[in-house]
Amino acid sequence: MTELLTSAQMRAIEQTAFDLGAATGAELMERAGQGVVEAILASFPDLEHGSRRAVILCGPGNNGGDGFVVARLLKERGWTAECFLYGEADRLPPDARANFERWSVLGPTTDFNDWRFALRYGVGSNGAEAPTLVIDALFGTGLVRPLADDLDRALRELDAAFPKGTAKRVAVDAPSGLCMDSGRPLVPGAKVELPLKQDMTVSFHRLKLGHVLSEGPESCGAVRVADIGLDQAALRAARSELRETLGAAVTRAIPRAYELRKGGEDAPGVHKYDYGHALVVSGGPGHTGAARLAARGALRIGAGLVTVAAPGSAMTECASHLTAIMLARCNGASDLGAILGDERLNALCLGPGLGVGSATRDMVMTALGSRRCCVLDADALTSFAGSAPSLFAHLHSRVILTPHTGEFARLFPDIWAKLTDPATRGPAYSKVDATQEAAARAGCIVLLKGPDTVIAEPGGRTVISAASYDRAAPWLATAGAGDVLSGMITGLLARGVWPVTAAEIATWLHVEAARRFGPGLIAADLPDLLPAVFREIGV
Ligand SMILES: NC(=O)C1=CN([C@@H]2O[C@H](COP(=O)(O)OP(=O)(O)OC[C@H]3O[C@@H](n4cnc5c(N)ncnc54)[C@H](O)[C@@H]3O)[C@@H](O)[C@H]2O)[C@@H](O)CC1
Ligand SMILES: Nc1ncnc2c1ncn2[C@@H]1O[C@H](COP(=O)(O)OP(=O)(O)O)[C@@H](O)[C@H]1O
Ligand SMILES: [K+]
Repeated sequence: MTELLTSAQMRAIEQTAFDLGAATGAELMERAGQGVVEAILASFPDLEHGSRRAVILCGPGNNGGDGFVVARLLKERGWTAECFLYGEADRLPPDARANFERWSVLGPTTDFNDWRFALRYGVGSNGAEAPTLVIDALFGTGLVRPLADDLDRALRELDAAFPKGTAKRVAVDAPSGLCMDSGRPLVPGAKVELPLKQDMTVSFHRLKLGHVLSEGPESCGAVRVADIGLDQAALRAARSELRETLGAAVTRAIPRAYELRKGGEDAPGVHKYDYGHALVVSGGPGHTGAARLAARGALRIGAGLVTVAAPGSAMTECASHLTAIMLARCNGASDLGAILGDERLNALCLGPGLGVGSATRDMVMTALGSRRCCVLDADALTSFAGSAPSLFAHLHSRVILTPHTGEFARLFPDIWAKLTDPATRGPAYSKVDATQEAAARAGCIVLLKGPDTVIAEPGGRTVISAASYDRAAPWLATAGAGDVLSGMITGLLARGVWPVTAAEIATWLHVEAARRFGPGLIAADLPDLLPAVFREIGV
């Protein structure tokens, strides 16, 4: 249940169900409409005690068909419902058309042009007439181009006529105008906001990538997933093409408590060296805080030993702050090489507070030459701005790059440009596409940070750690939070966790720790929040 599907993957599941006779389009549409109504009543129970008036905006495809089902089901519950159709009824696809016909026996459907007239001069100006529920069933996973000007304008008029808070807004599958593969609004040119932001979006079967990436969360409001009776395991088992299609699906990060456990019945008498030895390389005096944050993250997540390697001039500063963490003198690449002569040092972290320039580049090359597991973050990345290929030539599969968007843009300027150019067609280039392309080019794991952190392995797994909806953690946007994350990943690498899994678990725990603390969080709090999270997830 952790897959985040593309529109094409969702269509493949649906098509397989049709081919195997496991469901008909009409059945799926009925269940989709039911799922929307159930989600509305469960999420907004007060609506049942209000005027119970709904406006349903239906589009020209199956998303519109779902809207007609919702209208009928609300009407059957005693609601007043009015549909507005963008498109021509006789050009609706068959299931949508059938539901339009069923609805037409029960209530009115107003044409889009009349709808705009009503918006301007009628509905909304009279309090008694105002709906308490507005359903957006215009476009779902079928959106491939920007909303036409007249529709965009009408939705903005609707937004003004019923400002958010006056009527609940619920989107069927997708907020119309949002590309469900990227979470980016499709726009004709310059970037603009979606005309209509929702209170809730009800997705079917699984969340789609667009619900969690980029502008998805703020456009969708809350998300609910309605079960429409598709048995994915059975469909996969029956069809090898579907297995292949879904084998490439992006998944959501999960904690995997068993990777975090120490000792236990099958491992009595374990030694600290059984959990590895992480090395974090520090900057000079006045710049050691970032490495110390990372080191503490590495130790708390369970590395057996952690050493900070700092220049001689910063030893006293480090020593006055560190207790369980060890210290080694490291005045540059040649010292680092000597330190790495100790084979027990099995995971390295370079970048936080290290400084930008040739000394950092040299140390990165030494670290990569040792073929250890390695996290490269912050200044270790910025030091290669303008000379990224010289870095890529030395990367290997046990390296994880952890850029924020600024660092990503410095290493992969062309990929960044594709991600930030206006999205004029669907499926739009997404943060998943960008991270996968970067990983393929770099030849190592890339973790692109943000509230929608994407982790991609070259030609392998892609995982999203989403800090949105009920897992929102805006407090993580605080200085040093990224340093702690790189340390946490390094700690798991030291413990021998498979690199992409280490990145996945660490990002999940990072968000969970921040959620536990809430407002007022500073980066230094994060490592000490881990024990409580561990207890809760049964480590
Ligand atoms: N895939 C499934 O298993 C199910 C899908 N259902 C619904 O079907 C939806 C997908 O339906 P469709 O594939 O018909 O697509 P949509 O209803 O999202 O879009 C309709 C059509 O509009 C056209 N279009 C795209 N962008 C446009 C634009 N900017 N302006 C004007 N026309 C545009 C396209 O030709 C598209 O096929 C889902 O989002 C969901 O709501 C549900 O009925 C239940 C099951
Ligand atoms: N709005 C947000 N919600 C959740 N997490 C966020 C948000 N903004 C940033 N983060 C996370 O916070 C961390 C910040 O890291 P980074 O930008 O490297 O900061 P620093 O260099 O100060 O440590 C990253 O893990 C990132 O994913
Ligand atoms: K919609």
